Amino acid sequence: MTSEQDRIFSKPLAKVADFRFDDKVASVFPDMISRSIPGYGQILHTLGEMADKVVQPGTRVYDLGCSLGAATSSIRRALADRDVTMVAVDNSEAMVKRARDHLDAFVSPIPVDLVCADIRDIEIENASMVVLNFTLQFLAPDDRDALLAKIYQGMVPGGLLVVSEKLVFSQPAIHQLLDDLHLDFKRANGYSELEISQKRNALENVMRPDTVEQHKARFQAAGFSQSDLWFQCYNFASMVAIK
Ligand SMILES: C[S@@+](CC[C@H](N)C(=O)[O-])C[C@H]1O[C@@H](n2cnc3c(N)ncnc32)[C@H](O)[C@@H]1O
Ligand SMILES: O=C(O)C(=O)C[C@]1(C(=O)O)C=C[C@@H](O)C=C1
Repeated sequence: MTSEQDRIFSKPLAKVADFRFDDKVASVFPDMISRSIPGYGQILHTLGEMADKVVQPGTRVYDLGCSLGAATSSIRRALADRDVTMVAVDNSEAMVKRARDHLDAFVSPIPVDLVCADIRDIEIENASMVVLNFTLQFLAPDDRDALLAKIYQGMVPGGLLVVSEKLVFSQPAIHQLLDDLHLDFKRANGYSELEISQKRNALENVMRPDTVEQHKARFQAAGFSQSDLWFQCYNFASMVAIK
């Protein structure tokens, strides 16, 4: 699928509105996310490799906050013709509309139930893998524990939860260093100072990242017996938790 270049924040805005996953964002999303998240491609690729190892026959795989379905596609490819069903959920109509085309572009016997809904409202059942790839950070902080508890309840023993997130750090000098390195990554990918600062303002009330410690405590409180980081680049990370 082709994607336009992300120039959403390139012109000075009189007032920067809160960031939304609307039609404008959906139309440039592959370009935006790959230029904004260090390791995004590596994480997508590894989701497929993980699925190959953990997905059990006769179960489901959930991709929560699927956007255009990039994680779903990577996992679906890796699973080839395994006896599994996939469920991909996003509450942005603009994303879901486009996700259908992205998913249809790859022929696979694995069915994908693509649902436009809030991940807080859906049922999770018989899951051997659940993915939250840069989604949890957009959920109201008070709703995060309940979502993780619901996911845990809907998973089969040995099931794998993968949570990828932007991170904050409790030690200020570490936070500053890793945040600066991320900003350099964005500059190196062609974003101007104006684009960087306007997007930062737009995300301020919408994206609220946690520390690794908060994530680990949440996994434990939800019931996961084991969890750890498997990837980190600057202030972006991906974690695994096993039921
Ligand atoms: C950064 S994007 C996720 C990227 C995607 N997982 C990928 O790997 O390409 C976050 C997505 O989460 C969705 N989202 C945020 N809150 C949600 C909610 N409460 N229910 C469903 N989807 C949600 C947004 O619409 C957006 O598409
Ligand atoms: O932190 C930033 O500067 C970002 O752009 C991060 C981030 C994310 O983590 O989801 C925010 C919105 C877009 O979905 C792509 C990347």
